[in-house]
Amino acid sequence: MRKQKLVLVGNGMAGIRAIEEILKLSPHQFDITVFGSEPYPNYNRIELSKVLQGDTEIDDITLNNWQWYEENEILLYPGETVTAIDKDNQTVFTDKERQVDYDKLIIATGSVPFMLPLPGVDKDGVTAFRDIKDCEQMIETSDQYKKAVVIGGGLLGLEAARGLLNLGMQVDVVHIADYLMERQLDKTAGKMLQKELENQGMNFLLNKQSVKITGRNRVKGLKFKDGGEVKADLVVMAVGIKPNISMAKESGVPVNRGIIVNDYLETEVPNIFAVGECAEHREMVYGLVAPLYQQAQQMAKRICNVDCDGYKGSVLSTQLKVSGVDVFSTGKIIEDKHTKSLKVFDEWRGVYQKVLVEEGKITGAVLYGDTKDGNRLLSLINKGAMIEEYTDNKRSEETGNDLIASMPEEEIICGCNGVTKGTIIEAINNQDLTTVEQVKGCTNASRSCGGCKSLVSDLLEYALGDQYDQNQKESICTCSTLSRDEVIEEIKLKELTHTREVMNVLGWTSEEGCSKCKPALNYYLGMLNPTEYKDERESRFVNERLHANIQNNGTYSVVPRMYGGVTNAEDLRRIADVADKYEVKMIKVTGGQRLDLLGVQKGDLPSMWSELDMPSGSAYAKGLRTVKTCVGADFCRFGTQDSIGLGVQMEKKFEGLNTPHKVKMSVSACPRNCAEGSVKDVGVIGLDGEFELYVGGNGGTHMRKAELLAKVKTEAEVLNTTAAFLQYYRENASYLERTSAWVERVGIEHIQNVLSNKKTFIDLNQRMDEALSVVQDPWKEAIKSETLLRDLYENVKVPAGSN
Ligand SMILES: Cc1cc2nc3c(=O)[nH]c(=O)nc-3n(C[C@H](O)[C@H](O)[C@H](O)COP(=O)(O)OP(=O)(O)OC[C@H]3O[C@@H](n4cnc5c(N)ncnc54)[C@H](O)[C@@H]3O)c2cc1C
Ligand SMILES: NC(=O)c1ccc[n+]([C@@H]2O[C@H](COP(=O)([O-])OP(=O)(O)OC[C@H]3O[C@@H](n4cnc5c(N)ncnc54)[C@H](O)[C@@H]3O)[C@@H](O)[C@H]2O)c1
Ligand code: SF4
Ligand code: FES
Repeated sequence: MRKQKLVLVGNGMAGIRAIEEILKLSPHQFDITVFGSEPYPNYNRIELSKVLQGDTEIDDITLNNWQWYEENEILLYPGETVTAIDKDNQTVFTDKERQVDYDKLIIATGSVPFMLPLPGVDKDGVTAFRDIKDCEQMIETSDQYKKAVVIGGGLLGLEAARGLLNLGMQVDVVHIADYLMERQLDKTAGKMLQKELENQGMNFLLNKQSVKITGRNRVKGLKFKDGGEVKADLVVMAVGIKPNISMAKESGVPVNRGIIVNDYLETEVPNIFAVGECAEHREMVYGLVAPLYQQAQQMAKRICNVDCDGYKGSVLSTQLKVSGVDVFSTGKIIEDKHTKSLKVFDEWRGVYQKVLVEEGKITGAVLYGDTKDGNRLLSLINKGAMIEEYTDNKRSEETGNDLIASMPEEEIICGCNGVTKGTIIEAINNQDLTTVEQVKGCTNASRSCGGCKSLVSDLLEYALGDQYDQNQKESICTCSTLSRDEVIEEIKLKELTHTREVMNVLGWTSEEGCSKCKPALNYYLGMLNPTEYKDERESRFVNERLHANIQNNGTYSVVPRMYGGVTNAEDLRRIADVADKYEVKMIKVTGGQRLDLLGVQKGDLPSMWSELDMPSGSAYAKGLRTVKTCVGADFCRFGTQDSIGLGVQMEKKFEGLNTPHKVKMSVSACPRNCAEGSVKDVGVIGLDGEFELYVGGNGGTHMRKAELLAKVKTEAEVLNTTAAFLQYYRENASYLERTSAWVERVGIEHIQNVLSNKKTFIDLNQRMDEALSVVQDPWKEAIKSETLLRDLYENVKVPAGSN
């Protein structure tokens, strides 16, 4: 039977949750195509606040990685926007001139941030806080500038302000109302919150209406209606959001504030559904994930023809994600003539709790300082409970096991994902779960804002008793309870030789493993036994499998190796000829001093490599990328060493090496450091008669200055010390851990101590030589293999990739 074509517009949190639900209900019913304007796989937008606050990294907030799309045979077009729907012919059109037919269409285009239409809003340094790009812009700005102004004292504005403080900026929060978070709190809680945030270093300007952003090209300040003004190097607008409905509206799908849907998330147009922040249900639009996930679940059932009650609307609850502040609100928050309230105000402990009651039933709550009762109140409101059910059973003093024991089975533990105590306990018991990560994998609890993590941990302790290790090691992924170190020990001890064997012997909960453990195990096995192990190509991320980076339009890039950034006329001529022949869209000089041929079709890759006849630059690899060099002693009047010669030697020695994450190196011939060694994994600086070796630098989102590892006299010592350092990193870092994070974690003194032991140093070098002895050029290997050419470059369906 022909599969039905399901198209999703919007690769965000609600849309992809709906796809997950559909795959659970009916894994083979649809051919699924997803369009997403952002050039990433689906990520946890909520955690952008944590990225800004420095608690996590952009690389770690992916919810469904490229491999997930591939494994589920989902055709993803990242960085591609749907511009119109032809609802009569059931077709969508995109900004890349693509046209795709559908049997069912889901619109999940989310929201756009509301930007106040102030004069000067288009100046440099004015941003919203909605996506990865905004987050990166704020982090970059904080490197150069000091003074930030956040407009909007709501959830988003306060979380942004906390992040900017953590990034070392001074922060003013400009708010239009006379107290903070007036949409979620009452005045008492709002004022308590303000006091706490002032103690943390925020400055508030309340009752302020902004009228103008000043400055020439870049923002300099913000003016108010009352004549006042503040200085600003960065202005962040966090004054609310608007459903993103323009494309739907222009295509004739009926809209009001959002795209109008019924209880089954159907629009008025046959076969078109809408879900998430762009949808309007019973005159409500939502801006939190909990209701959107409830919608996604009901819509998935409808699409898969499974009986369902439909979506009936949601009671909202919010929590602010700022450390040191406990604030919760749900349902109705302000008293009126129909309500009575139950209040506790303990100024000494900084606790305020208000529960609103209407005709004996609980209808809302605001909690500050002690929010333990939050989820319980939400559950009580949801079931229409009378106030006595709450007051007869107060549990403010209970903590840990007592608190968990007193909770009824149906109490919600994870508000974002609607997961109850009963569901979690059942999963722990039936599936032998022992870690928070595993509970997350099985039930979704703690997968969104993470606010319920400590409760999930309490539940594990309650269910497992002494068996539960609170300071639990981080397991390699949700398929196993073993940590990275334990897995490596077991591989050595039991002499395991391939990923499937590891999974079988070590009792993986999933037969196939997942996209987190598969590439990690493949790396560890290759690292432990380089000469015997046969690399499992299918376990690698798709860019590494194809030896080319996928771009946001589904084409690929080709980067040939140019040792030390040096090229010659003959190579350049060949590159130019190949670029002409294959109609390369752009040739770009990269930051690593080589040429990137962009816009290549997958089927053209092997013949281009063959005609270029140059080694792969491994621009896609978890391995050595480049060795950047300065011009050095031969040409520069400051140069003291042959930086180019040494850089070429280093690149020739380490090319093709597999490492836990990408490795970038550089060599400069004097302390002016033109090759930027301070932000490289290994940065060599030539001095008169010696070299300094710096390690653990990073110039990306999480900037880290490299630290001095050693001073050595000769080029041979540079090569051996680099080899010992890299081998030690290969053997001890977790897969996907950059040297910057690893050096930070283990400490430079520790690495210096290890390398100072002569025997260890020699052994590390020997093991490195062994690893390098089996390196082959991947492009040449691919061109020679008929199977690879057929399987990888013609038959692969999914245009998805990973860096
Ligand atoms: C910093 C921050 C913190 C947050 N914290 C919380 C929190 O703690 N708790 C909570 O519940 N919620 C929080 N939220 C809100 C939550 O992230 C959103 O409610 C949720 O992401 C909305 O999901 P969605 O799928 O509707 O929209 P989105 O996640 O925005 O996804 C929509 C996607 O569609 C894409 N798109 C739009 N138009 C097109 C088109 N024409 N073609 C192709 N693609 C298109 C967009 O680029 C976007 O990637 C937070 C939001 C932010 C920004
Ligand atoms: N922890 C969380 O749950 C969380 C965190 C971040 C974002 N979000 C969600 O993201 C979305 C956006 O958040 P938000 O805080 O921008 O929206 P919001 O609507 O909740 O708050 C916007 C705030 O900006 C203020 N404001 C409006 N106009 C203003 C002006 N001209 N000058 C100064 N202040 C002004 C409003 O009074 C309001 O308090 C919301 O849906 C929110 O729920 C949730
Ligand atoms: S690092 Fe020193 S030697 Fe190298 S180019 Fe710069 S100034 Fe010249
Ligand atoms: S409450 Fe947000 S992830 Fe559980």
